Amino acid sequence: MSQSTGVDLFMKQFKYFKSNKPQPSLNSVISVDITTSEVKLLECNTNYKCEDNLTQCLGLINKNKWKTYSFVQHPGLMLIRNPFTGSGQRYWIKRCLERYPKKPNKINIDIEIDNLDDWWRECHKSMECDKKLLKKLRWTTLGYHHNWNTKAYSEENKTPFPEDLSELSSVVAQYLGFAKFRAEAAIVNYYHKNSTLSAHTDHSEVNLDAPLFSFSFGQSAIFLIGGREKYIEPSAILLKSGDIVVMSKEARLCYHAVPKILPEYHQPWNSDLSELDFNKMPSFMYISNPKETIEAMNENIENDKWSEFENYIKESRININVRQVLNEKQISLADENFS
Ligand SMILES: O=C(O)CCC(=O)C(=O)O
Ligand SMILES: [Fe+2]
Repeated sequence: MSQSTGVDLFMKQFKYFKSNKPQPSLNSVISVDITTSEVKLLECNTNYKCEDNLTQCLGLINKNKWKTYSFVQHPGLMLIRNPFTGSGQRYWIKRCLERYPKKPNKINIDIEIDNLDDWWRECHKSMECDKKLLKKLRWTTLGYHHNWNTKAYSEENKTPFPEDLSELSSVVAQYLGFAKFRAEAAIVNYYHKNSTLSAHTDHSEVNLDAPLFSFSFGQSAIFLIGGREKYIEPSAILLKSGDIVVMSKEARLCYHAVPKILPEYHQPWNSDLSELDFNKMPSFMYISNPKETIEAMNENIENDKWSEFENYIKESRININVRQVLNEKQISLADENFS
C-alpha cells in the first residue's frame, strides 16, 4: 500500500478512532476552536455582496460574522464554523427528515420496502414512534441520484434538486469565491451512535474542479481526511452541528471518512431562535416561493412542532453532501462536447 512500507495509514487511523474498547484518545483531533499551527483563520474578502435578509432567510447569521478556517496540511480544505442560527439549524434538520426523504427522492430503504413515499410520516403514524424504521434510514439522494453500485450518474436517474438547498449552497459557494457553483447532486447521510462511513473519494462527477460542500447537523463527528492515496496519514478534525466543510482544489479528491460519532452536550439548534419578520423579501436565485420558506423557518420556533425532530437529532447526526456534477457549460450528461 505505502510507497515504501506497504502500510495503509488511513485504515490504521480509521480503526483507531472507530474503536469503542478502548476508546480512542481525542488529543490529536483538530478542533478549529483551539488555535494551533495546523489551522489558520481565513480572511474571506471575496467581493460577494448579498443582502443580509437573504442569509437570514436561509437560517444563517450575518456573513461578516462567519469564521472560516483552512488547514496547513490540507490545501483546499476549509471549514466554516457553524454559521447557522438555531432556527436555521432546526429548519435544515427538519428538511432532511421530513421533506427530502419523500418521493421522488431516493432512500436506502427503497430496496427493502416498496412504495415508502413518506418515511417520516410512516415512522410517526401511531402515538409511539417506530424506532426500528426510524433507524433504518441511512441515506437520501437528491438531484442526480448517486448510484451506489455503478457509481455513475445518469440523466434517467435524476429528479429536481431542492430549491432551498441550491440557494444555501450557492450563497456559501459565492462567499468563498466559487461564483459559478451549481448544486446538482446531494447525498444526505444519517448517522447513529455507532455508525461510520469508510474511507472513500468522491470522483463520480464529470466536474472534479468544482468544490464539494458538506453541511453537518446534530451530534459531533470525527472526520478523517488524508491525501490522494491511502498510505498518506490522515488528519482527524472535529465536526460540530452547523459546520460546513468545503473540499476544493487539492482536497477535492482526497480520501476521507467518518470513523466515529461523538455525543454532544451543546445543542445549538435550541438557542438563537429568533423569528424572521420581513417587510422586504430578499431576491432569491432559486427559491420560487420565499414566503413559504420564511414561514417554514419560523414554524420551528414553536417547540411542540419541533419535539419529534428534537428526539431524533439529540441522538443522531445528519450530513448533507452537495456536489456539482456537470461542467460549467454542459447542459446534460449526454452533452457530447463533454463526454
Ligand atoms: O458525513 C460526512 O461528514 C461525510 C460524508 C461524505 O463523505 C459523503 O457523503 O461522501
Ligand atoms: Fe465523501
